[in-house]
Formats: sequence, structure tokens, C-alpha cells
Amino acid sequence: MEAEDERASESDDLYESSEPEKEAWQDEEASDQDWAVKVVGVEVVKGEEIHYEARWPAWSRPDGTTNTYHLKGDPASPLTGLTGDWDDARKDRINSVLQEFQDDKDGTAGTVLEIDIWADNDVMSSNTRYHAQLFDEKLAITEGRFKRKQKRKVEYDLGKTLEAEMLRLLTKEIGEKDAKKMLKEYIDEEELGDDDENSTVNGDGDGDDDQEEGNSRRRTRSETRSSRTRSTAPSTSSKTSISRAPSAVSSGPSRSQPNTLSDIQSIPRIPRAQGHARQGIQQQGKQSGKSSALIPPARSAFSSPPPSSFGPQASQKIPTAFSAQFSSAISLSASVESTLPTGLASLRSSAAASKTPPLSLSPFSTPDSASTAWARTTAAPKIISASPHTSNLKVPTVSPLSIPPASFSFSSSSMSKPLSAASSTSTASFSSAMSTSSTSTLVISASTLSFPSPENKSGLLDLDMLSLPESRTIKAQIRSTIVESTTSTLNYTSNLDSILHSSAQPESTTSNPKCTSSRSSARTQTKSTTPNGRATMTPEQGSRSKLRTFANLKHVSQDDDTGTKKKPLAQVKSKKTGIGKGKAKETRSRLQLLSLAWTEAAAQAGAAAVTFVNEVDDEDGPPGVGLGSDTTVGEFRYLEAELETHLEELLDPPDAEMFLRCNCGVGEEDVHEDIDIEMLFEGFESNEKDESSSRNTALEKTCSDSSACGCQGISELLTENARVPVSAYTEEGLFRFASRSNPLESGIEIIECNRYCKCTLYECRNRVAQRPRSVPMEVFKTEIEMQSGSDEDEDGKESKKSSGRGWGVRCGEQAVKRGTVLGCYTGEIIHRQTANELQGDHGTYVFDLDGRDPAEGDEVDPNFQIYSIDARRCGNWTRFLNHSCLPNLAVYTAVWDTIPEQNIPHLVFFALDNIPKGTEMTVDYHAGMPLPKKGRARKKRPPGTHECFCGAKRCRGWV
Ligand SMILES: C[S@@+](CC[C@H](N)C(=O)[O-])C[C@H]1O[C@@H](n2cnc3c(N)ncnc32)[C@H](O)[C@@H]1O
Repeated sequence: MEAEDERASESDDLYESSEPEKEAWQDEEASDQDWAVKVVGVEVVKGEEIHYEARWPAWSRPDGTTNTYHLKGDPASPLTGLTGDWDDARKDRINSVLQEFQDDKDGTAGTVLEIDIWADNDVMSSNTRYHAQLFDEKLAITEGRFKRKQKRKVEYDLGKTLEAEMLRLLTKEIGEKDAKKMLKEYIDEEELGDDDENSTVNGDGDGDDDQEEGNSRRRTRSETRSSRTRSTAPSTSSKTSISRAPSAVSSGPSRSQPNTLSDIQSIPRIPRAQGHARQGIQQQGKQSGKSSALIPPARSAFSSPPPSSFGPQASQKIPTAFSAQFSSAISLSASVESTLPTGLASLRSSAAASKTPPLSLSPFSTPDSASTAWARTTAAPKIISASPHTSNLKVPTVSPLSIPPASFSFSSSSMSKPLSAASSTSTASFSSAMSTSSTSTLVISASTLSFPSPENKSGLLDLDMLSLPESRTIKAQIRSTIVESTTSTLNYTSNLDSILHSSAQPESTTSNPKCTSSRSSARTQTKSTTPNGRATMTPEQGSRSKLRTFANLKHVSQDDDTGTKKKPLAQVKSKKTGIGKGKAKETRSRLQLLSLAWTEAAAQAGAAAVTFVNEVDDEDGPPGVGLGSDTTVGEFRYLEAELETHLEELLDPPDAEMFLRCNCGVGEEDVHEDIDIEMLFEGFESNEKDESSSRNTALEKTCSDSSACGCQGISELLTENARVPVSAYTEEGLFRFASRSNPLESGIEIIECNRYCKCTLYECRNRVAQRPRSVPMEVFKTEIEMQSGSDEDEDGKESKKSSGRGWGVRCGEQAVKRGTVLGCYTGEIIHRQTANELQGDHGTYVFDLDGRDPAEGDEVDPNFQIYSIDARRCGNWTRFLNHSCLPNLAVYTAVWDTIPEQNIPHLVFFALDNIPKGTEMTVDYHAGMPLPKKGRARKKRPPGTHECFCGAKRCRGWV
């Protein structure tokens, strides 16, 4: 009883109603006009008052909203006499829903009618709810819960598209005949042995009539993918047709709506955690079994979900007999569904515009008092999605935005001057590369194929499509073809030097007979043959190929034909420490090799250089971060932007229809058009365009209108004065700070548009963190300074200690503007439990994905998983970000290639300040923990932490 009372009073607080909008025009002349009006919804306030929602197509407020709300029975209501039809339609709809329920003999609903009850009716949560509902529905559909919505088998021949594009580009360079010949040779070779794989991937191809069969096909597909991921089985061929795009893509709320109430009601809900987040790089010495990743736990403002967006939901099973009690909920959903095909759009516009949002706009919400209970009904469905990024062969893209143009030049023996990608189109470099076919390079070719430059997109392959795992593989094959016919591996590596900002670059190495690859040697270097005779390049092989290039470089740099001595990249300062004089050649070489290897790997993802510098001592680079198995540099996998996982539950890539698409963007051909997501939500998108006639289509095109872009529904930053959905990014693509006075004030999780967005990656205003990094990074050895004794001195004596933070990262030659998005923390996704059990140094590079960690006391479904990212064995430059109590970077969570409910967002770093070039970049590992008012705290350090050497004006003293 007590609990009930408590809930009731809580609900009173929650559902304090606001006055319906008073419309000025009612008192003015305009009210005499004959206005067209349509009843489009109903709200029930505290289970008593019923307000009709009306839309006035010929009228709008200055902000574009058109809806008004009118109390039922109010004689002054302009809807008097107009609600009859609507009420009838609602009743019909309710009856049909109930009928559907009663007819449901297949046992999915059983004797229980499930009704979702939302715990609050804050309109700002609506998008999140829609999102969750849509996700659930899609999940249910994917699982074959609804027979009448059979999954349609969709195939598209990626290989063909690639072939066509290859042919087009090659034809331009070497003429149609040769181009065809070259491709044919390649394809013939690839086709050998394809059959078995095709049959595995595609099933028997006789449609999806039988659900069980569909399921088994899915299983087969997933098994195929899993094994590909784990054991790097040979990739699919260019002829493979794929059933649906398998990569996980962010789901943002869409303007699509679930089909029927019964669909909604019988869908299991993935439990969503609400709670305080801890986010930070784990500390050394962390104890096994501790639940917290940090000691003491820190709360990051960035990781805490916005209260409205991620508010608790309640979903309860209601016995049929009692369903009448919930008629208001049913009627809400049913009526909106039957009469409001574009309800969400209007919802958005009215919600965005109204400072006093109307109550309970969500068709899925009801202000019932019981709804405050944070209940979960069914067991969470197995997480179907996965990180799609399990391949270590990245799409080799070279972005003109991310590589300083001048630096990406490729010299070659047969060219009078270096090839240059200085022109902003990579096509240019491709042309040059191909026309000097004996010496041009692999990367140019591959990058050209995959990168659509902003100026010249026509005819180039769609980057989105190419980032599918299958296409990566296919691309790798193409890449190997090009290598065979045109590439000098040596040139490739030696020219990477020009990306580096070394004062001295290796001499041209093309004349070195030991290193110049002939066509046949390139073949053996870059192509492997599987037992069945297929020539493919798997991700791992791609990586080995890198290693070989690497070895060549090493060879060249140490044994140069010309006899010219190379200057070291790192100019060792020995003034301070005296260390480093007469440094061995290998030391310099390792730094250089690391620079080349990391830059090469970054460039393949289209990102700017990452170099290693030590101006402090003779350490030849951070331990264990070399690429490949070369003992000189250790083993490490560079992951510029993707995550890796070995977790079973994440190995199964989701089907495309798991993800939602916003409807921004017009006229662009969508390569995924044939994946008919709309089919699943037929009838709910039809009037979108009418609705938004007043909207600026140019804005729409690039997802700039955050109130209209479905994907941005929950990227709600809180402004200082009002809660309005605003885009997470400015027009310039900078992070939009919530508040000048306290930029970290609001918790956010950004939902970026995903690959199904109709804008391109570079056009889309809501795809910023996904773009390749444009700021070159320098991993450098931090200064070793002599300091006074620390607060930990037992005998209290002053002592001199050296302090260092190991290796850190700074922006090299490029200053960074406040709000610049710099990149994501990458590494291996592991279970939080595993992370917590890592001992000592092993936890040093672990970053918790804790944006949605359950709060203490939350009831958590046993299937609910939380994760961390471990950058010990793979990762990128962000693993070197040191801590500062007054940092210049911060981190937020963003989702675009997973579903938020998976709890695997990206951790995105952005600049909190303008950062001058050459400045170390730091984050606060304990964001949210109090700082001393000034100076350095001299309190005893918490156990498990160690002394902080951040040197900030205000410092906690421990890290
Ligand atoms: C994520 S790593 C950062 C990269 C690390 N410096 C390296 O050399 O690999 C985190 C570790 O760096 C060190 N560190 C980072 N910031 C520090 C600071 N302000 N004071 C002392 N040590 C710090 C600590 O050893 C910490 O466990």
C-alpha cells in the first residue's frame, strides 16, 4: 500500500499538467474565418480530462507548429461537433485491435495483453520512446514474430556494382579493352570456388515463406560471419550477393511508426539502464571483483543519460480481463495510429516549438499512476546486433579532408614529378596512378575507389556500401588485383614518409633493386591462395601485407643503396636528462617505423597521420604498439575508428532492418533502396513531405533540422534557457556546447545518422564523429621533471622525485578549434566483469562504456550486459591520452553503428578549448569528481590510485 501511495504521489508530481495552448487567433479577427481542422489525437490528463488534439492545415504558429488542444465537452471548443468521426474511428480501431488480439491463436500473445506504460509523459521523451518501440518492433519482426510481415529476401550484387565502377575508372585510364581484360582476369580467378560460400550466405534462395527456414538462414549467415570474424576465413567473392546489409547501424528514432497496437504490445522490451555513469580509463591496481571501473567511481557528465531521453519505462503485462482499465492507453495508441499517420512529425514540430509542451503526446504513453514503476516484463531478447567492425582490414579511404593534401604525394620512378592528391578529388590521383601503371601504388587506387570527394561524387563508389564487411573484403580483392598489375610496394611505403612531418625523409627508394617489386613479386607479396584455389585477401592477409611493406621500409631505411644516411625523425634532446646521446640507430628506426605503420593504418581509414616522437629520453617508443608481428615493434592492431570483439554475443551482425533511417535528404540514389524497411511500416511515412512543406529542403538535405531529422531525436542538448532538441553539432561540424557557463552540464548521448542516411558522410550535419580524423596526432614522450616530494612521503622529508606520465598525445602542427571532434576510443569490446577483473597494469587502457550503467538498486535483467573497451592489444592514438584535472578534451557517447540498447556507443573525444598546436591533449579520467578550489589537494590518495602529475592549477593530487 505504502509503495502504491508513494507511486501515486510521485505520479502526481510527474504528471502536473500544463494549460493547453491558448491561441491568440481565437480572440482575433482570424477566428471568424472558416478554418479547416482535423482531429488527430487525444490526450488523457490524469485519467480524467480528455483533450483532443487538432491540426489546422491552413494555419500555423510563427514557429511552424499547427496543433492545438481542446478540452472535451468544452462548449467553446472549436472542435465541438467535429469529434464524432474521429471517436468512431478510434472505437473501430480499438475493436479491431482487440479482435486481432483475440484472433491471435499462434500463442505469441497468449492470454495476456501487453500494454506498454511509460513512466512519464514528458513530451521530450517521446522520441526516445518511439525509438525504443521501433527497435523492439524491428527486433520482433526480425525474429519472425509476425508472420504477416515476412522478411523479404533482398539481394543486391555488390560485386557487380564494384565491377562496374572499377571498369568505369579503369576505362578512363587504360581504355575499355584493357580495363575489361584486367577485370575479367581478376573475376575469373575469383569465381573459382565461390559456389560453396554463396550457398552458405544466401541459403537456398527460395524465399522466406517458411519462418523456421528464415531463422535457420539467419543462423547460417551469422555462423558464416562469426567464423569469418574469428578465424578470418576467406572472404566472399566479388560475385557474392548478400542478403541485406549486415553491418550494425545506428538506430535513431524514425518517423516510421509501428504498424499496429498489437504489434507494439506484444514486443519484448530490452531493459534499458538508467543510472549514473562512470566513465574513465581504469586505474592501475584495480582490485578484482570491484564493480566500479574507477576507484573511486567517477561520474562523467557526458556519460549520464539525459533524464528525459533515457527515462525509465514501464512495461507491464495486463491480464485481458483488466484491459478495460487501460482503455485510455489503448485508445491513445489506437487512435493515433488510425488517424495520425504522420503523428510523429507533428509531434516533433509541436514539441520543438512549444515551450510548455503538451502532455502525453506519445501514442505510447499514458499518465497512469502505476506507470512510475520501473518494471521489465519479458527477458531481454538476445542482443542481435554486433559491432560490425571486426575486420582489421579497413576500407582504405584517403580523405582529402583528412590528409594534408600536399603531404599525400606519391613519387614514382616513371614520373617526372610526384603524384599528388593535392587536388581535392582523389580521382585525380587515381588517374595518375593508373597511367603510370608500373609504379603507381596500391593505396592510391584503393582510396580512389572508395572515396567520393565532395566535388566529384559522380560515378565513384558509395562509401557507405564499401564499408560493409563484405565489401571490405571484396575491396581487398580488388586491391590485390591492382597490386598485381600496378603496384610497387616499395613506393607505397617510402612515400608514406611524406605524410610524416619528418625533417628528413628517406631518399627515393625506387631505384633499389632489392625493394622494387616486380609484378610477380607483388603478386606473391599481396595475394594468398586459399586451399580451394581462390585468391583472396582476408583482413589478416591485408595486415600481413602491411607488415611486408613495413619490412621493406626497414630494409631500405637501414641499407640504402644511395648510401645516404637518414636523419632521425626524433631529434633527441639530451640537455635535460643527458639520456639519449649516441642513441642507437634502431631506436630512431623504431619511432620512425611506428610512425609509418600507424600513419599507414590511419590513412587506410582516411584519417590523418599519427607519429611518434621522443624528445626526452632514449625510449624507442611505447612498448607493445607495433603493427604486425615484427619483434622490433611488438604486436598491436591499429584500429582508427572501429572496435573489435571476441564476444560471442556480439559476433552476429544485425540485419539492416534493425536500424532506422531518417527521412532527410532528397533525390539521392540509395544503394540500400532494395532493403525495404518502409515495407515494414507501410502507410506511416506517406504524408511526411506535406507536413514539412514549410521546411527548408536544403537544410533537410543534410539533416540540419534537428527537430525534423529522425536520427537526432535524442541528441537533445539542454540549452541554458529551454529544453529544445538542438543539433549536436554546429554548421561547422563542431560539437555544440550545451551551455557556455558549464559546457559539461548536460548528459548527452548523441545519435548520429547512420549509413542509411540519404546525405553522404561528408554532407550530413549529423555524421561528424564518423568522419575520418582530420587532425594529425603526435604520440610523444612526456617530460620527466624533477619535483619536490609528494604528499605520500612517509617521513615527511622533502625529496626529489621524477614525475612522468609516460607517453602522451599532442596535436602536432595543427591547432585545434574548440568543439572539434577528434576521434573515438577504440580497442576490444570486453565484458565489464572481465574489465573489472583485470589486474594491475592490465587495466590501464580500459575505458568503460558506462553511459547506461544501471544505478545502484536498479533491478537489472540478468541478460543485460555492460561493456568496456580495452586498448591493450589494439586501439589508436586515444590510448595515449593522459589525465589532467583540468583537461582540454572531453568525451561523449555517440551511436551510429550499433543500437543504443546494445550499450556499445562510441566514445568520442572533442576539444573543450581552442588548443594551440603542439599542446598535449588530456582528458579527466574522473570527470565529475570534485576538484580543490585551488592548488593541489593534499589529502591522502584513495586506495588504488597513484600520484597525479597533470600539473594543472587545480589538481586532485591522484589519478
Ligand atoms: C591510458 S594510459 C595513458 C598513456 C600512458 N601515459 C602511456 O604511456 O601509455 C593511462 C596511464 O597513464 C599514466 N597517467 C596518465 N595521466 C597521468 C597523470 N596525470 N599523472 C600520472 N600518471 C598519469 C598512468 O600510468 C595511467 O595509468
